[in-house]
Order: sequence, then C-alpha cells, then structure tokens
Amino acid sequence: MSDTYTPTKTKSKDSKNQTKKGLFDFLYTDIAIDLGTANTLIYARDQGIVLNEPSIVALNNQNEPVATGHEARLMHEKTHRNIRTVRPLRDGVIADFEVAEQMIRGMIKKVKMKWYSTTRQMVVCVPSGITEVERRAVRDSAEHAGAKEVYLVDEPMAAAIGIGLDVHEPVGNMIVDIGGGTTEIAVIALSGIVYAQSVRLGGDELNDDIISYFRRNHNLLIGERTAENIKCEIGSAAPLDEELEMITKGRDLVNGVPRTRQVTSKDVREAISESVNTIVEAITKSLEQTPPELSADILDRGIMLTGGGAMLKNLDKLIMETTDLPVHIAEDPLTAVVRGTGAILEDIDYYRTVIS
Ligand SMILES: Nc1ncnc2c1ncn2[C@@H]1O[C@H](COP(=O)(O)OP(=O)(O)OP(=O)(O)O)[C@@H](O)[C@H]1O
Repeated sequence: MSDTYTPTKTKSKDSKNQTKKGLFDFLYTDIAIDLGTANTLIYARDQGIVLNEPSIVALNNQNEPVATGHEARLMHEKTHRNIRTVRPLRDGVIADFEVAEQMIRGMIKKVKMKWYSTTRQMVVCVPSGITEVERRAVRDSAEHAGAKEVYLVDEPMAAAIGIGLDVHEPVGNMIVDIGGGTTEIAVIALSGIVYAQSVRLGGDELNDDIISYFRRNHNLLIGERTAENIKCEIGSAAPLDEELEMITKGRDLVNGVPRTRQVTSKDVREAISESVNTIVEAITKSLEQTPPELSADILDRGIMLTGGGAMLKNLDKLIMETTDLPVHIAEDPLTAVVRGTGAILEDIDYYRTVIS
C-alpha cells in the first residue's frame, strides 16, 4: 500500500459555516442516515453515530413490526409461521417501501433520547445510480417517517467527505464503496461527481456465491448468516500468505441430516472469484472513462476503498496489481458513509452543492 496520500480532515464542527443554532433546537433531533442494504447507521446532530444495526425487520401475521435491527437479525432464518423477517432494501434501493418506513421509524425510535423531540432535518444517502423515481421514494419514506426537511446525498460523495477528503477542491479522487447490495465507483472533483458507475453487486452476492458453491460442490446447504461468517473469517480476493480454514455447519442435501465440513480460504476464493472480478473490471472501466487531468490526480492519490466489502482480505492487493495504482482502505470503512452524511448535517450550508 502506498503512503503518498494524506487526506485532509473532515470539516470540524466549529466551522464558521456551520448551520446556525436556534432557540428551540432542543425540540429537534436532526439526523443523518446511511440506509444500506446490509446495515443502517444513524448520526444525530452534535452526538455522532448513535445507531449501527442490520437493515432488517421482523413482522408478525398482521404485518406489525415485532423487532428491528439486531433483534430481528437474530430471528432471521429461524422464524416460525407467525413471524417473518424482511430486508426492505435490495441492491442498494428500497424494495419494500412499507417495511422500509417501518424500519426507519423503528430505528429512529431506538435513538430518540428525548421523548418530546421530533426530526426536523434528515440527510439520507442514496446510491448514485438510482432513478428519479427511486430518489422520490426515499424522500417520501423519510418524510413519512417524520422528517420535515429531507436532503439526499450520493453515497460516494458522502463516503469521500466521511474519509476526510475536501470534495470542493479542483482535484480528482476515486472512491470505490463496496456495500452489501451495490458497488459505487465515482470520480469526484469540485463538489461534483465527474464520473460514476453503480454496479448492483456487493457483499450479499458474495454470500450467495458461497451458498451456491457449497450446494454444488459439497451437497451442503448453508444459510445466509453462515455464508457471511465464512466470507468475513476466511474469504479473500487474492492468495493469502498463509491460507486459512474453518469448520462450518449445514444440512446434507443427500440424506437431509446436519453435517460439519472443513472449508479453506482457497475454496472460498474460488466461490467468489467471478463476482470479485466483476468489481475489479468495473474499476478498470471507470479508470478508462476518467478525463486525463483527473487520471493524473488519481495516479498521485490512488483509489480509496470504503464500505464493508473493502474489508475482504487482499482485495486492495488485487486492485493494486490490476490497475497498477496505489489503493487505500478507508479507516473504519463501514462507517465512512454515515460519517460523511453526518458532516453534511452538521454544516448544511457548506455542503449545499452536494445535496439535493
Ligand atoms: N471482513 C469483511 N470481509 C468481507 N466483507 C465484509 C466484511 N465485513 C463486512 N463485510 C460486508 O460488507 C457488507 C456491508 O457493508 P456496508 O454496511 O458498507 O453496506 P451497506 O451500506 O449496507 O450496503 P449498500 O451500500 O449496498 O446499500 C456486507 O455484505 C458484509 O458482508
């Protein structure tokens, strides 16, 4: 990894331009949300990140939520006929509006510190590739969940701000945000997105690849959570200095009984290689589309990786070898987007040009 690039700090809270405080501000809890396919994070003004939970809701027979986030995740794939778990986002966008609203409400309720407060301003980040109709839907959901003023920001822009880049600078930065449902690749300069590509493929797809691999090659049926665990523990994009292995549990497809099986990092790499290559190819294609002056900046500064997918072992190495560019993994990649969205909430005027 190159160390040629040192990001500037995210604008501090005491900035001159910071949103002015009003007399009745104590009545409001303004929030920023990273509404992700895998995880939802909430940042509250002046407080920082106050919630980080899986994007999942458990509903009863009457479609009323009985649990949200962590509690619902514990029930996932273990429910009976009176309870079902729903993940309302797919591929980075809201797939089930009603449940998404219930989830946002449930999560806001969890972070409400003052019983009397309401949400006035809400900044929500969205994948850069979504349609106008999908944008409208996110805005509506946020309004139905109680927000009076809703601002949307593109995810790669929020990620760039979150990792401390000065997005107003006349300098090109390439951000690759690998989430649960989407991979967002963007070149940012002068507060705008010069080039963006949103691939509807992320960490969830890698989990599906692992499930299929076990079914096909080992006649073993494993669940989504097990696949996720395998990916995070021993998954890798390129060979490891020391290959890893672990024991996993599933159901034998031949005789239907529970079985354990040894799995190696080499197996997992093979299982996810096609999807990983799709992500790397999308990065190469984006580099080809980048205007030359900005390409020169990227050559100096390298590619910034964020999102949970950035933590896949040796993914940075594979991208570095393929592109011949320095690659940096953001500090705490899972929270970069919400930190950026939060920075916008703290200083809406300064970031006016990046929100809509
Ligand atoms: N150590 C790890 N190795 C590989 N993948 C990981 C690791 N930790 C988390 N992930 C993956 O990161 C993904 C979640 O990342 P993130 O929270 O950034 O996505 P999201 O914002 O919810 O999704 P999206 O941006 O697509 O809506 C999941 O698919 C998860 O499996």
